[in-house]
Amino acid sequence: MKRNGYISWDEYFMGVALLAAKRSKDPNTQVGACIVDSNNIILSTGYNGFPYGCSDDLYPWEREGEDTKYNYVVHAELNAILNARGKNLKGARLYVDLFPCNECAKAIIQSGIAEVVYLYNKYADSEATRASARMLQSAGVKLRQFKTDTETIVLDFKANA
Ligand SMILES: O=c1ccn([C@H]2C[C@H](O)[C@@H](COP(=O)(O)O)O2)c(=O)[nH]1
Ligand SMILES: [Zn+2]
Repeated sequence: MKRNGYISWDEYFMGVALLAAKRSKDPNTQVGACIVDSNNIILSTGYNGFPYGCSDDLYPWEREGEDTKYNYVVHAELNAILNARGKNLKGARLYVDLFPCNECAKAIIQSGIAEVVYLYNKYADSEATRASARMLQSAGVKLRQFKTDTETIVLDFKANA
């Protein structure tokens, strides 16, 4: 008999997105994304970080001031799309913990992604988020907030030792 307590596809892919976010060096908001095809095969992952060659220790992580992270950070969703290295993303689902901004929405739409599953929308009142939702809706990209009764998934490196 199969065991109980296994995670759903949605929990699995949002879990992968959250795990990817753990790689982010952003001190304020860590974002992770996971792109999946219609057969539930992972096509790509990404997190918010500086471009190749731009050192995490030399570029600014500040939110305010003369030079901020916003000038440099590649967003998690865009990184996931770029990390797919030209794979066909038509009809794919994108799992992301933060609701995508307007720039990511443009890339999501143009890459053919059909559905965005997001965890939270902490900048719901911002212009960027409103523009994003508007574009995604116009382009027919399905938007769904992730829901689960499971609060945590524990990763135990010694589980089978
Ligand atoms: O669509 C998005 C929007 C934002 N991000 C990244 C960009 C930044 O690294 C953080 C946001 O930082 P705050 O300090 O919360 O303003 O999130 C992203 O990856 N995708
Ligand atoms: Zn973005």
